[in-house]
Amino acid sequence: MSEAPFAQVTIVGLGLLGGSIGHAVQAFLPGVTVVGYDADPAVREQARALGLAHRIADEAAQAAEGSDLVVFCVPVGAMGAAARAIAPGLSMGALVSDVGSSKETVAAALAEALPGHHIIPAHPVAGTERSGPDAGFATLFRNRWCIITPPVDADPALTARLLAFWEALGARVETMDADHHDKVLAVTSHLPHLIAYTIVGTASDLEQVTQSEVIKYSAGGFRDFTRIAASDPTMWRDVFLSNKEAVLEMLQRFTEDLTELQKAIRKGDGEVLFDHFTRTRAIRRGIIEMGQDDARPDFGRSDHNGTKSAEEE
Ligand SMILES: NC(=O)c1ccc[n+]([C@@H]2O[C@H](COP(=O)([O-])OP(=O)(O)OC[C@H]3O[C@@H](n4cnc5c(N)ncnc54)[C@H](O)[C@@H]3O)[C@@H](O)[C@H]2O)c1
Ligand SMILES: O=C(O)C(=O)C[C@]1(C(=O)O)C=C[C@@H](O)C=C1
Repeated sequence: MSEAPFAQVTIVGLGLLGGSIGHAVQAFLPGVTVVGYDADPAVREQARALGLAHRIADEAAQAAEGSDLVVFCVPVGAMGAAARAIAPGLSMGALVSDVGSSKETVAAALAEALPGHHIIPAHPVAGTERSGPDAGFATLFRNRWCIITPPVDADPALTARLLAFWEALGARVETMDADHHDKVLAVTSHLPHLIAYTIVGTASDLEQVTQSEVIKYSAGGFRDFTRIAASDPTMWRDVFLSNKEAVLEMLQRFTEDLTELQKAIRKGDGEVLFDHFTRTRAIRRGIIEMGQDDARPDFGRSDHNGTKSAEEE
């Protein structure tokens, strides 16, 4: 598709994801108009100062007027309310999408709020532990997967346009059922966040280890956990509540596997431990071979807004 897939895009929620889409559309789809809206007036002010969109609306319904794509980038628990606020300005021909980290409950919330509209949910599997409008950058989606979950009655032409939109922002696109998405992401993203939140909390609660020791000796593995555990509390509260069944299923399996390793340590069974660690090392190597070792491809190497740093030139 050589022409831009949409003429005007509205982004609702101007934090990390919404801000990154705003930067990316301006950098990689230069003919497309970007309109932004956020429920928080302070975020709207910041978004204006950062140039996240060509225009930032102060009223939700005004933000959707004239747009042929509206992307909801709010916490998954706020999708329904955000969609209801936009509804009066939304044209029946516009495509409605989102970037929520869970898909079944978001699809249901959007369908309930916007009956009769074209809705095709999506999830760019790209992010960082940061949030807010100043966390966004244009290259967030480069070489990352974006999973599109079209409902069975979705218009294939609209699905193709959404796919072209994400490809233009640099993403690799895959389509799958919302239900399957939620199971896969429960194990690859949601459970790891739960584990990170747990271990950082456990370490800081230990009586034998002081807070200053936790900070001082966190150069290795623990430091990686603290990065993930710094992720936005609202976003992650909503993810766990919205993807409850799949997360609980994966948590059950994880607990069983952890018990096996616990047994091996207690029994001094080095073979079980060695075999397990050998298998997981191979998975890590596979991720790196696929060019997927860091969710932030250019982090620390450019200004992330589409222009290259001197080092990258
Ligand atoms: N952070 C990540 O790594 C990541 C990655 C992929 C997808 N996501 C998903 O993207 C979405 C946004 O996450 P984020 O990290 O950009 O969060 P964020 O906290 O950086 O931004 C969310 C913004 O939404 C606004 N908002 C909240 N309720 C609203 C409403 N009713 N109407 C309008 N604006 C509203 C907030 O004021 C805030 O500015 C979430 O659904 C999340 O699950 C996040
Ligand atoms: O890199 C990170 O910090 C992330 O947590 C990004 C991450 C992930 O788990 O991979 C987080 C939530 C998303 O919905 C997609 C991406």
